[in-house]
Amino acid sequence: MNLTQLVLASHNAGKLKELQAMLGDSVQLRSIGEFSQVEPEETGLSFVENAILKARNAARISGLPALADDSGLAVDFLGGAPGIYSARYADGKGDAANNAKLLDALKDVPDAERGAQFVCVLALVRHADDPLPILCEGLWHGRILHAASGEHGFGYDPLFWVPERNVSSAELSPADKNQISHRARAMDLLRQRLSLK
Ligand SMILES: O=c1nc[nH]c2c1ncn2[C@H]1C[C@H](O)[C@@H](COP(=O)(O)OP(=O)(O)OP(=O)(O)O)O1
Ligand SMILES: [Mg+2]
Repeated sequence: MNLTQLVLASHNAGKLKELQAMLGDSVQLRSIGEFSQVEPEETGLSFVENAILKARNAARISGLPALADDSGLAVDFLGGAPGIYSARYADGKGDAANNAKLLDALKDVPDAERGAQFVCVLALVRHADDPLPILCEGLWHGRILHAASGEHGFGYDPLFWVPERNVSSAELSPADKNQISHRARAMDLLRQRLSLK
């Protein structure tokens, strides 16, 4: 597989930055935004289904092999919600509204019941109709804070407490987050599968 150039099937600039930093110079990630501004509807019922759907769509539009990242936050107290609906939790009103809704849903919930996991599924297809997508999953365990803290990262990072570092994930430097995050774990597996580095 010629992987010097891949299209990233994502309109999320935070993901592009993190994934490109993890891959280094050996693989150039091009954003699907160069080819189309239309975002596919994420109709799957799982991270895997949505990742495959986004990867196929990007490969079809770009003619390049495509990598997709479907990710989100699964909160124990909420039975795994918002899960695959994390980006749409506050009806498309964006990260700040999503975070406010999550804080509200966990109002008065004690620390011991605020466990959560970030989930990342990476899907790589060689072409739009690839019958054998490569799938890699990463989880990151933490807990939901009572208030936002930190300026780095994106999405739910300011609300995600990282027990192994005693900070929120938005307080981690980008380099540190990229060593230990759900996305880093999935990317480690993908690198192994592709025999990169
Ligand atoms: O490291 C992370 N740090 C904080 N928040 C995160 C992270 N990783 C995923 N998330 C949140 C953001 C969004 O609310 C949802 C992903 O939704 P997801 O559909 O996969 O991505 P998206 O719509 O932002 O971009 P796209 O689908 O074009 O790749 O989970
Ligand atoms: Mg999305």
